[in-house]
Amino acid sequence: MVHTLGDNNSLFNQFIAEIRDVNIQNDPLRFRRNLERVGEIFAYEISKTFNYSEKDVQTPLGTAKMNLAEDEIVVASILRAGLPLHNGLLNYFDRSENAFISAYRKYNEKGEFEIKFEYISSPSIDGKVVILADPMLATGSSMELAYKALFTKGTPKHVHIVSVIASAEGVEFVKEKLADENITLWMGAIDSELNSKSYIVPGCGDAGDLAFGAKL
Ligand SMILES: O=P(O)(O)OC[C@H]1O[C@H](OP(=O)(O)OP(=O)(O)O)[C@H](O)[C@@H]1O
Ligand SMILES: O=c1cc[nH]c(=O)[nH]1
Ligand SMILES: [Mg+2]
Repeated sequence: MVHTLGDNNSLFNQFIAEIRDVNIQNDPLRFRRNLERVGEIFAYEISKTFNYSEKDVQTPLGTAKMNLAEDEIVVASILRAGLPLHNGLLNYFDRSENAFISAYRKYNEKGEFEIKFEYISSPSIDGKVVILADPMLATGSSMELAYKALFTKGTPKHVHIVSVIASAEGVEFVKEKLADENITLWMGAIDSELNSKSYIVPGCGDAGDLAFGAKL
């Protein structure tokens, strides 16, 4: 299933607009904070899919019966651009475990690239709800690679894939590659185009560079 949160009118789209806006995104602190805020909203929406059970909570004046989430959560993200989004998710899933995966575009002199995987740090994901986040889903190759890397760490109950801006092609790629998997896609916005360098158009540019600066 694919949920596109930006399809509904809400404050969420103000944050996405600022992430895209060339006159606002040049403030890296605001860019990171907007990714974090979007992560917080994704966390809230995804939490509606969890399993809940009734618990007694002692107040100073009595006992409140509260439905509280039971699932064990692992927040996983793809370095580097995934970090501010990861923080936003973690602001709400404050007791979750965490995983980090490095997958990046390695360009050659001709401007062609391949995805390099170098590192994964993850707890066991057996029986847990995994939230796998990366702000950009362009071709979908980084996400597929990260997903497969995570599965060396166990079999999760469910995987929620979160991206702030996706291309229609990237969404189709992930749906096709992970067709038999137990996944839900949570997208902020889905843009129609990928350019010749596999950047999303209109997109927002290079999310990792905007958050953390250009790399060599
Ligand atoms: O869907 P894909 O075609 O795989 O592209 C999306 C990936 O590209 C970007 O990472 P990048 O390689 O720029 O690394 P960075 O986060 O360090 O900037 C982005 O953050 C995704 O991880
Ligand atoms: O549009 C894109 C594609 C890949 N990575 C980005 O940061 N932006
Ligand atoms: Mg980048």
